[in-house]
Amino acid sequence: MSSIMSIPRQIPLLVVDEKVLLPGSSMKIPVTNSRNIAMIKSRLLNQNSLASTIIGVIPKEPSEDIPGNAALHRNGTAAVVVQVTGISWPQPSFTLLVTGLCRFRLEKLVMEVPYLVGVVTQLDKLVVDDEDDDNQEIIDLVENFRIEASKLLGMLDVSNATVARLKKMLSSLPAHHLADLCASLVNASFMEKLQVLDAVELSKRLKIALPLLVRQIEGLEMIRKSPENLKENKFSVPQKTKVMLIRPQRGGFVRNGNHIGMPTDEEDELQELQNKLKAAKLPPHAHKVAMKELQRLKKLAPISPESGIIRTYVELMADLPWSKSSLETLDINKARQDLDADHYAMDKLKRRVLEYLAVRQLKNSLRGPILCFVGPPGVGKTSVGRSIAQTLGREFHRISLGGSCNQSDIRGHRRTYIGSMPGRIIQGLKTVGVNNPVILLDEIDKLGTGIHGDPAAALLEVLDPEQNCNFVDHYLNVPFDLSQVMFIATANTTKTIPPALLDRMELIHVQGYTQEEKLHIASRHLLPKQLEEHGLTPHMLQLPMESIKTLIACYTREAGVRTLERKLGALCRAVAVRVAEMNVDTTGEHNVEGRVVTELPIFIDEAALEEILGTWAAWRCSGLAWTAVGGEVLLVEASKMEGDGELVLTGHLGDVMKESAKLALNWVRTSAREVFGQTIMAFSCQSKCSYRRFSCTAFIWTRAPLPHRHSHPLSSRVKDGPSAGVTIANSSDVSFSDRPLQ
Ligand SMILES: Nc1ncnc2c1ncn2[C@@H]1O[C@H](COP(=O)(O)OP(=O)(O)OP(=O)(O)O)[C@@H](O)[C@H]1O
Repeated sequence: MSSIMSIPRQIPLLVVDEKVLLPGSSMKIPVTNSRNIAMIKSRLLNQNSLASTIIGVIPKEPSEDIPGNAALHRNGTAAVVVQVTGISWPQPSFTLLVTGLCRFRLEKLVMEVPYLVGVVTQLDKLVVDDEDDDNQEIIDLVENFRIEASKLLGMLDVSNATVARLKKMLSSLPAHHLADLCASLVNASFMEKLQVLDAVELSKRLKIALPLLVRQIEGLEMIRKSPENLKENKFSVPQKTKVMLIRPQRGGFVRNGNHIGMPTDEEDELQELQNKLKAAKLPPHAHKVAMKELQRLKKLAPISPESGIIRTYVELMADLPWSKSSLETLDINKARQDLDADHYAMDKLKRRVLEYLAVRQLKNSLRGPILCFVGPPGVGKTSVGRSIAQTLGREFHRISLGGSCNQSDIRGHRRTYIGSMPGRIIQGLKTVGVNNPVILLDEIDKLGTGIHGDPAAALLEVLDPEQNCNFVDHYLNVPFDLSQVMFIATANTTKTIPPALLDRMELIHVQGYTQEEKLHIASRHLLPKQLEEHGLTPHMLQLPMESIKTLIACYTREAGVRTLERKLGALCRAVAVRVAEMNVDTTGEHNVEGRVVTELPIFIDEAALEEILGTWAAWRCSGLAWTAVGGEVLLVEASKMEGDGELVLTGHLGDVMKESAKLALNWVRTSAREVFGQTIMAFSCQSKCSYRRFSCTAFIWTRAPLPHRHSHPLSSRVKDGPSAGVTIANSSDVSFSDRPLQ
């Protein structure tokens, strides 16, 4: 019966290095390459379930110097993905278990980014017909092949699921699959397997695979006959005919009741895993579970899907810092000095942190409140958290909760899920490798809720000192003691934090900085930091106080200092280019020929500021806008443009704002002739809000070239308020009269 089943014409491609998947065989493929990961995420993983997609597994050509697409081998194997295991955070890394279906030839690539998709021609049938009985040569070849295959299978360990299955099916297996399956079982080089893959014709494939089979049998026989030689390492085989046991009986061959021969890689790994578990000093309840899983793993065939899941679990258990802590050095005087050295101002916050640490020093217990720093962006909340960890000599780990709307982000997935992984707390502990780090829960106010549970509810348990000594991550499924972890949270506003969570934390408000404070922060902290990051020294760049003042007043509008730091970075980059052109040595005083460089240091005066950062618009008018973090300066800017006499307001404007815009237009129109001597016929407005740069506009158009304004405070939020009208009117006035506003 001939098969009408076929694979799709276009399939996503998984590019593999040094591996060849043959039809009918299964293989575990570790994936770390970004294109392959993109393919897995978009084609295979969908809402925690495995989408049934046929993928093409295509090996890379061995010659690495061939660039681009030419590096792909011309033939590959279409495969179904049986299982995906792995983690997607902090670094995405997956392992696919795939089963080969049939050969294909890659005709062309139709997509390369974010992952490869190719047009392919199927070379094998998916359901193979009965063997071609007419051709005597093939009949003989197949006969011979079956005899050798049965000899080989007789020598292998039947507890291996693939071997046992193959043994059972050997007589009924179609010849097409027989050659591929046996070739995938024996130890062959990458090039040899590529040859099998390229052998589309059955007779050719059998002729290539048979010698590999025979070689494997001979190798195994040699090991059997001379175990002593092997034991004493006298047995050596040339590289080309090197034999590796394909999982003979576990622990080597049994002779006279003694285990002899080489342990397989698999056994080495399991032994290593067991030693690792021992060294991790798990508490008794966790040790019991881990050992039980390890025993199950030992019984499973390495290629079975369950084996991958259990192995990842046991490895995580062995990697977690159950009893490993960093040595805490708590000296309140040193803590004060460190906090002062790292951060200017923030007196209230520093005082409270020191009080907290002092209690820790006296009581040696972490059962205090969880500190939550609340304030506008860029005021140093996160960096204070890092300083606390540094001063305590603890590891620091930051978990960004912004946008997290799934309970499993905190608590992990149950292991029954495909692609399940532990929650971010457990992953964080694995990353830092100690059980007493400082964990910063960043942007706790941006937690969301979705259909997969409330992450805030999961955090309640984490942050409760009474409960977190028995924190159960769904993936781990055994309690982990979080009581030594020091949790600190940060938020921009308390309004969106659920009351129960708010109740667990002590809020410390961090206000925005004054101009004077920003001046000190810029000169003492931010500039030295940026100079160092850009490989510059004060001998190369000098930024006078006056320039810093201008930078703060004219180029930044924010409560914190993040934009200020960015602007300083921009200045450093511009100077770095000039310095690099001068070929100076590291001191910045001489160039590479030893000549004194007189052009340095480069002084950044106001003119240089303007040259590097651009002109700051003197015709911008400021209004005030309300935001969740206490308010924002609303910049309205005007420019002249053509119009058609119609008033158009766009964006999410409230009624009062619309009315203000209309009034502003009317005012400009009525006063135009008397103030500017001409009739105003076009008008539009634009504003920029430094807190969040969203494009939301209010346009007002009329007929002639006239001031044009544009306003965009927070998009998707209704913007309202009468003061905007004054700002709009002022701004158009400024633009039209070309007089800067004071
Ligand atoms: N008082 C200060 N002294 C020295 N540097 C500061 C001070 N405040 C902020 N900074 C610096 O400003 C930068 C931004 O700070 P950080 O990332 O900690 O802000 P944040 O308050 O956590 O912001 P967000 O709410 O957006 O996360 C950091 O480089 C930090 O070192």
